[in-house]
Amino acid sequence: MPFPSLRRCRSTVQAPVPREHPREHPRRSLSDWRLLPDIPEFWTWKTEAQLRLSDALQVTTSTAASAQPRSLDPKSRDAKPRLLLMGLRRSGKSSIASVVFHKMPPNETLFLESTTRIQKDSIHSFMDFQVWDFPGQLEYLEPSFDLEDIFGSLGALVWVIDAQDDYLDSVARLNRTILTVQQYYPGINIEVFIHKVDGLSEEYRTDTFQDIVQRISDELSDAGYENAPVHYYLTSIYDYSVFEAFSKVIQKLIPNLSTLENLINTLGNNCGFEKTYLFDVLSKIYIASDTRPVDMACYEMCSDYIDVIVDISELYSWDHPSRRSKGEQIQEAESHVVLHDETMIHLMEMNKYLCLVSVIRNPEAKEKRGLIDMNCRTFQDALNDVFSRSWEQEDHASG
Ligand SMILES: Nc1nc2c(ncn2[C@@H]2O[C@H](COP(=O)(O)OP(=O)(O)OP(=O)(O)O)[C@@H](O)[C@H]2O)c(=O)[nH]1
Repeated sequence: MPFPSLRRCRSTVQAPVPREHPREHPRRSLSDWRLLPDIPEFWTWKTEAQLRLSDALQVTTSTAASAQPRSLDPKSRDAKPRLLLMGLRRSGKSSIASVVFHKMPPNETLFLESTTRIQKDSIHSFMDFQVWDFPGQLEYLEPSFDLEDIFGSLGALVWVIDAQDDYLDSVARLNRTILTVQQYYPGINIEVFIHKVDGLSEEYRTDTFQDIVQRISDELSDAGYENAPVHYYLTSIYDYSVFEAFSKVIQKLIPNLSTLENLINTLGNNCGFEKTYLFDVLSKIYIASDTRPVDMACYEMCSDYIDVIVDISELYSWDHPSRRSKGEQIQEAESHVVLHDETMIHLMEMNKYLCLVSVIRNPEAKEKRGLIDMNCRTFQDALNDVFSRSWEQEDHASG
């Protein structure tokens, strides 16, 4: 399924939206608005960003065999980072993959059949990666399975535990898996989704979370594996928690994440953005954001706004055969909406896969749209440089 592009859509929507935001935020004064320097500092810094990217790639290449996930080797075309979705039967693995990567409405997952073979899904986006959905009953630790085949290009192992069910078996199996796999792949990222928490009360949710964390860490340390790199998330397909959790998982696979965060911080500080997310348009996973704390309500609002713009652009944008562009035109989608409390959401498409969505809580932002757009374009150039796949260009040139 192709990624929807927001191309040729430009909209300026001004509508009252009946969503109250829970927090009050300090407003920035006009003097705080600054233009990102076109030259020379920003571009010097951009060059640094490129350098840091290539450094990161070199580091991951040279240490691929040791602590780093081997999948990040950019030279190997087949070694796309692999996310393994594992867990017991009916824990919700296929539902997560379908909702996050195939936009399946959560209710339709009720009709998903049990997986009988490993489902391999290649995701082509800002970064190519694979999602492998394992059948719950598969005994992959048996000698008949080649561990290298399964865990060789591992980006992360996502273990899904059904929190509405008895989870002791699942915890025991996870521990067995960790202890086996970490002998060969010590740097492995283990991400535990304590899933289906929508059916649990707030109190029971916290108790379940603590109990699972305790059991896993106790068993692992009893087996002599201290400080295992295991991360826990409370998830459900019925809200945004699973997208948030996947965002965190994917972000760990991006070697140049700190560069992206620095760029977004600089942009946000210069434009008075309260929060900025760099989203993958199709999955609505955010691959980076500024380093201010994540506010779920803000994240949901930005994520919903992408849906609105994608829907509008799919409905109304098309390639008109006889239309000629007059001179240079900006091809990417841009849009903003001002809400009833003067909060502005600003969206700008960055490239085929990514869009930048920012929240600005300043009534003067409307007057500064030109400046904001210009700064976002400067950021876009820097971003596309960071993501320009120099190793592919080299291959292309030499081939
Ligand atoms: N309440 C609730 N139900 C969920 C959630 N995620 C998945 N389910 C349900 O759990 C059931 C099993 O989901 P699947 O995705 O098929 O589970 P699986 O782990 O892929 O199962 P196997 O293929 O047998 O290994 C389905 O009926 C889903 O609708 C969730 O977040 N909350």
